[in-house]
Amino acid sequence: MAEQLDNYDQFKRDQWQTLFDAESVPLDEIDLEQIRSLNDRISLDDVREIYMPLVHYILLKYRDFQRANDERSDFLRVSHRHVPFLIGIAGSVAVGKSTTARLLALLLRHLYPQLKVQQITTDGFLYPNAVLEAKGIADDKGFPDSYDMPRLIQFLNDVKQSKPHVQAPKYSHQVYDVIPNEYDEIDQPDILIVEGINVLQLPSQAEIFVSDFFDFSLYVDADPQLVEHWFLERFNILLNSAFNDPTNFYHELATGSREDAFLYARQVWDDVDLRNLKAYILPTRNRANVILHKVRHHTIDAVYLRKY
Ligand SMILES: Nc1ncnc2c1ncn2[C@@H]1O[C@H](COP(=O)(O)OP(=O)(O)O)[C@@H](O)[C@H]1O
Ligand SMILES: CC(C)(COP(=O)(O)O)[C@@H](O)C(=O)NCCC(=O)O
Repeated sequence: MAEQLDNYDQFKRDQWQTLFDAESVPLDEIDLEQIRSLNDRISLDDVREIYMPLVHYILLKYRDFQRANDERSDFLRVSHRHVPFLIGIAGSVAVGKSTTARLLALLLRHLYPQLKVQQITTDGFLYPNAVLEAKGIADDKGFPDSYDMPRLIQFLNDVKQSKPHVQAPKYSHQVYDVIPNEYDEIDQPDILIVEGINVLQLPSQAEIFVSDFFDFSLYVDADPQLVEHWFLERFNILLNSAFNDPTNFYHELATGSREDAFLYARQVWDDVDLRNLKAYILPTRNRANVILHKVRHHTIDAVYLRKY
């Protein structure tokens, strides 16, 4: 990151990794197969040197949070309540938010099997394509107005109140739309990870923001040119999986000229996702508790911890 962020302590990778004694939980005790099946390109050095200290820091925050909740209940002379701890993960389209969320969930579950850890993406709270078209914002998918914010806020309220069987709508990158009548069920987790480009945004007319529900937040950061590269790599994966599937949104692109398909993808990146990153996503970076800064091959070279 070129600019200095005064309100953050900055740790280069070699400093950060000393903050937790990785030897005390050897990596081979973690099910490496699980990490590989999550994403076989995740660097195990990153898991050991970056994510393990991070998970331990998150656990410190989780314990503080629980203590504060119990103290509040004691002060009010009411019985202790179960309040889920919410973690938000923000960053550009294709920067690796959902991979980071899945990896953190896996490590948390492995290290603390007694905790119920669940995760969702805010993609499911996008308006369906038909609604975006009717509103005249079909080309603004991912922009603040393309999300059903009242529904997302209601969902977060329900989760925080520890209601059972709360439904989160689902989005499919393959169908390129919200899937009707399909839900993830969030059922009184100890920790819920909420990942999405909009999780740290402050829409101007809102009375309450998504980030008001977070007890901890992360921003995954990288040079936009690198993120474009990862976007195109993911696009290529989507094309390959669309080849034999006529129901896939990318089927027609997959069966035509690859050159045309990539021209299309670059245009989408420039006109939609990069525009969104500059206007609405990057300005939220400075609100995260932790910024993970990535360089080539998704390697994390620095971690920023907000001081205040
Ligand atoms: N740590 C990582 N190591 C290797 N590849 C990664 C890593 N994180 C993400 N990727 C790849 O980068 C692309 C975008 O990641 P994804 O998690 O889908 O991003 P987002 O949820 O931010 O849109 C995917 O192809 C994914 O496999
Ligand atoms: C659904 C999304 C808004 C969310 O992105 P994600 O962070 O899940 O990659 C995005 O993938 C998207 O569809 N943007 C619109 C332009 C495009 O990339 O097709």
